[in-house]
Amino acid sequence: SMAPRKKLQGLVAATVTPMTPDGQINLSVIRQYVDYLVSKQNVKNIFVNGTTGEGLALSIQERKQLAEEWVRQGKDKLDHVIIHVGALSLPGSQELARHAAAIGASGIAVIAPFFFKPTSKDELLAFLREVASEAPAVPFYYYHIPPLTGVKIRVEELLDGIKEQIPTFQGVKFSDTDLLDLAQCINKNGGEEFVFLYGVDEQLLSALAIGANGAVGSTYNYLGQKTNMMLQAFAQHDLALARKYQFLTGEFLNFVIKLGFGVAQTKAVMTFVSGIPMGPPRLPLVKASEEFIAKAKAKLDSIDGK
Ligand SMILES: CC(=O)N[C@@H]([C@@H](O)[C@H](O)[C@H](O)CO)[C@@H](O)CC(=O)C(=O)O
Repeated sequence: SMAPRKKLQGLVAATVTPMTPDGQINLSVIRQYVDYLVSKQNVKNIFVNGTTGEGLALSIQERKQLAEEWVRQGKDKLDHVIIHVGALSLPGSQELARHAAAIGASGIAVIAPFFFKPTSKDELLAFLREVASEAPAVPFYYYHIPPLTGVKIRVEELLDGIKEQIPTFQGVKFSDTDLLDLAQCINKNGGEEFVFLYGVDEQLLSALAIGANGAVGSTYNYLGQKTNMMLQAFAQHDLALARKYQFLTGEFLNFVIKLGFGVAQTKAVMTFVSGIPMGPPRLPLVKASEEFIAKAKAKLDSIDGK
């Protein structure tokens, strides 16, 4: 297994799921994808089958195959391979958690179930606990993404006493703009035990300022190098330089968000940046337009080298 030598920190790429033109998962390019992340973006951690990976649009079987291939190809090349195992059904999620443990994943993450939703901290915690306990030796992360799940239970509240319920609890992937909630989490639990990975790429610098340990996001697939420069500048207390990089990546994101930006568009951007064919997204998502691709490419070229 790839039991991590060090705590998760820095950048984590939320990988897209490569697909063939006819919409099957395409395992054959994952090796190349890993090499690209390490050599071109200097990103050595990945988050598999999450939002960007269309995890909730894949079958359980596909999710297992993908997890296996990412772990296999990441061996000796990546530091952390986190597998998202959240699902609408508890048994589905548990099955994925057991599988991730068996293949040697370095961590698992779970979103709140979002069809029947937990309405209180205790309900959410009970669900998470029942998944985490299926992988009792694997670090567990809660994946907080209220804009997509609609589950708005504050993380500050969730974390209160969580270690007693979930001994493997390791941290939070925080994909929300509520920086007060994040700050309170860090204020109460940061420093020593838990890690906080921020998930709104366009405002990562603000999260670093209040103590986030790193970030998980879609843009680290192709803006990893620039974002690493930002992290480095921040670590050296050069705020002006850190801002320069946040503004640069923000310039690109602000531009594409106005055009309509989601997983389909990320797959298209990754295809032209990496040269690896990521294929179309799966329905209900539809592939990015040629017009989007041309505009995004021109914009990215214009910030490149800056
Ligand atoms: C809603 C959404 O997809 N958010 C992304 C961000 O990386 C996002 O793409 C980026 O901030 C651009 O808006 C991540 O938080 C999601 C993520 O890490 C994942 O794929 O699991």
